[in-house]
Amino acid sequence: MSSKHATYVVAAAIVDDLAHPGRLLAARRTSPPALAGQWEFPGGKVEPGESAVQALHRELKEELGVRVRLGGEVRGPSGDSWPLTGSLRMRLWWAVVVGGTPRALQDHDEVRWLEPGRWEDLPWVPADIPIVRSLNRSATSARPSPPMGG
Ligand SMILES: Nc1nc2c([nH]c(=O)n2[C@H]2C[C@H](O)[C@@H](COP(=O)(O)OP(=O)(O)OP(=O)(O)O)O2)c(=O)[nH]1
Repeated sequence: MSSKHATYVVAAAIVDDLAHPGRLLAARRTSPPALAGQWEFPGGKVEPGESAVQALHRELKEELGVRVRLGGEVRGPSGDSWPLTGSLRMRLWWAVVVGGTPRALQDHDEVRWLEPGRWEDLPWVPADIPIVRSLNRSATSARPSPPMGG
């Protein structure tokens, strides 16, 4: 579902493996002051004339210096997007890095790979908390089960 009045942010849940996500990349914001120091999915606002996917590739190149391959879109609770604050909504895609090494080049002061089972342990931007929880649940169910003991 899309809304005429919403401003769209596009972002990526960058993982090590699209089929069996283990590690997730989080980025720490430097601004505005209310969000500085909190962790988020790299991405940003769609600019006029850009498609959502074009905007996402541009933002990931600018912010992290990487090229990615996108996986599926992570659907929100009521359609294709997730509510942020105010009239902002976020569309999010699973992604893997296919070129470059993620570095905090712009808008962030640190990027960190989160180990499996530890994705919810950081202070995420508040609007991202239910999203991370949902991603964690779907990633956990996509991981191979450990062998039965005995
Ligand atoms: N990129 C990103 N933004 C998020 C997340 N969660 C969340 O609430 N936001 C909010 C923070 C900002 O208010 C807004 C994104 O704006 P931004 O400042 O990153 O966008 P931008 O790079 O295009 O910058 P600008 O045009 O506003 O200067 O969405 C998230 O996981 N990733």
